Amino acid sequence: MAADAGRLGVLDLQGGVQEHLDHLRRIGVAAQAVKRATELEGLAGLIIPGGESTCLARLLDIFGLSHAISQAYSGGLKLWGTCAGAILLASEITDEPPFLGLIDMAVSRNAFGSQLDSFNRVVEVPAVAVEPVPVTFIRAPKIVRVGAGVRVLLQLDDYIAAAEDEQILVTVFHPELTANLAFHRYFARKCGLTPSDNDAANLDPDWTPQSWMRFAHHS
Ligand SMILES: NC(=O)CC[C@H](N)C(=O)O
Repeated sequence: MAADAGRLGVLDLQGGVQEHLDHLRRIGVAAQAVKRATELEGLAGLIIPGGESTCLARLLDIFGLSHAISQAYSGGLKLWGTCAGAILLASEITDEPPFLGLIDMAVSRNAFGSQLDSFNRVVEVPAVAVEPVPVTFIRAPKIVRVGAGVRVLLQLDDYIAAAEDEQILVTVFHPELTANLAFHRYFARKCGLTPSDNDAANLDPDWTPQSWMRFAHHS
């Protein structure tokens, strides 16, 4: 493996890029934004962020990254798809063709309703964290089926919200929009890295649940 194999990437085409980079910095993991295929070289893992999956799919094709990500995956790259990212990784999408199709699961897009039906919850995810974890759903999909090789990490009501196989983690919610670092640590470990465990030292003192809105336009 390359000398910088201890580095993670965050796909930087659209969506919640900076928030993932910020959380990786807080757990002491080297990370970079990825816009080009060449920037995948030497990465241990790549986060495909939330945003809008149709838009992301078009940009992935335009930037020549769809093929590059699939190739890097075949070469061992770990992947974590959050929300729209999870949609792109699914092998089956209700009423639409799949996109990257790298994990055996079916998703149903916008399954909770409109943007206004977005919500927060606090949940137990024993495989990932000892303490309950806050999770933020923004016009999220539901995972409605997983294949035999896929482990369910979080089942809620009538849907699966987080799952993984050997190489891929998927969450339909956004851990990067909460103050909790458990999922970022979990993915870093899945990639063979050793994240810092020190919450107090790594969370910005001025973080609030609204911090992720700092780029929003206020009129
Ligand atoms: N928060 C998100 O990533 C939303 C996903 C979006 N609704 C889609 O279908 O692509």
